[in-house]
Amino acid sequence: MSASSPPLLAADAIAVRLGGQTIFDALSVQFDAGRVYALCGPNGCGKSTLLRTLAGLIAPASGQVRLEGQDLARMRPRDRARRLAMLAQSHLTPTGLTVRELVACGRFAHAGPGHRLRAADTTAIDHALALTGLEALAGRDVATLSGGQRQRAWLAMALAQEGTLLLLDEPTTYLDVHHQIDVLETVRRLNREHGLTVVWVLHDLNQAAAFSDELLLMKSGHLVARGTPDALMQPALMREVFEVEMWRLPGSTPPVCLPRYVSAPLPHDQRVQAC
Ligand SMILES: Nc1ncnc2c1ncn2[C@@H]1O[C@H](COP(=O)(O)OP(=O)(O)OP(=O)(O)O)[C@@H](O)[C@H]1O
Repeated sequence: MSASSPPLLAADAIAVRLGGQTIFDALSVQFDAGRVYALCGPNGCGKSTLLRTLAGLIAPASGQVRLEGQDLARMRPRDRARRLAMLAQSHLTPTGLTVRELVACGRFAHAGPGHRLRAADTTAIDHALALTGLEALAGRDVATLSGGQRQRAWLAMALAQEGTLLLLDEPTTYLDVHHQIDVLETVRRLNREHGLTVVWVLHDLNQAAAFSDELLLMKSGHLVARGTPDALMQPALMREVFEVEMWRLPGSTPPVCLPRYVSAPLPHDQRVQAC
């Protein structure tokens, strides 16, 4: 991407108020195409609210969100859904819907008249089920799935949408470590192989650092810092944002920060240097 290209997604001086509380005031942030961005920060700092505003689910009181340079608020839902898919943090569990039927809902922006599914829709649904390892569960009622299986079904629905931008709010919640890594690797692969742009909220800093191009650290409705994982995984920043003492594992790639209660067989002077 050239320096003069507009960002794929931008929030321009957005203010968001919820329940009489100001969550953001004049927050601006930009995301370029083809990169993976992790929003990180303490509980309640505004990560989900920012993601929902970027997806057009919350209308800012002032300011604007632009997708490919266009005002998101003025885009038709179908046009928006062809470009952007969002996996929310929590969902109402649908009853009487199979996994395959749920995933098919991701095709609403592509399907033909009367929402009839065409061959391309069936291919996209099959692909999304395969990517999330859900083929064997495709016929199961979503309401009967475990929390982790259900999370993967919602992710499959978002993937079936085949947008160029994926917004994921804590996609690894409820997943065991095997499925966490599966999801992180799958999304990273879609980014590398198909140029998918990703903005995800991740609580695990080490996973965020390992699977993202850039970290955006938030606190109390403000963007405190953004940059490469290597630049931002610093104990001083972790202290400022999370109010927790951490140390950085020397020489690790990707960078790893560990809470101070974890000790390691390192010479004391090396550990001090790492901080
Ligand atoms: N619908 C709402 N009405 C009123 N306040 C809300 C609403 N949704 C969120 N908030 C408030 O906005 C602030 C930011 O919430 P948000 O869910 O964006 O935080 P978060 O960083 O995603 O937190 P977490 O890590 O706990 O998921 C919080 O103070 C929250 O209580």
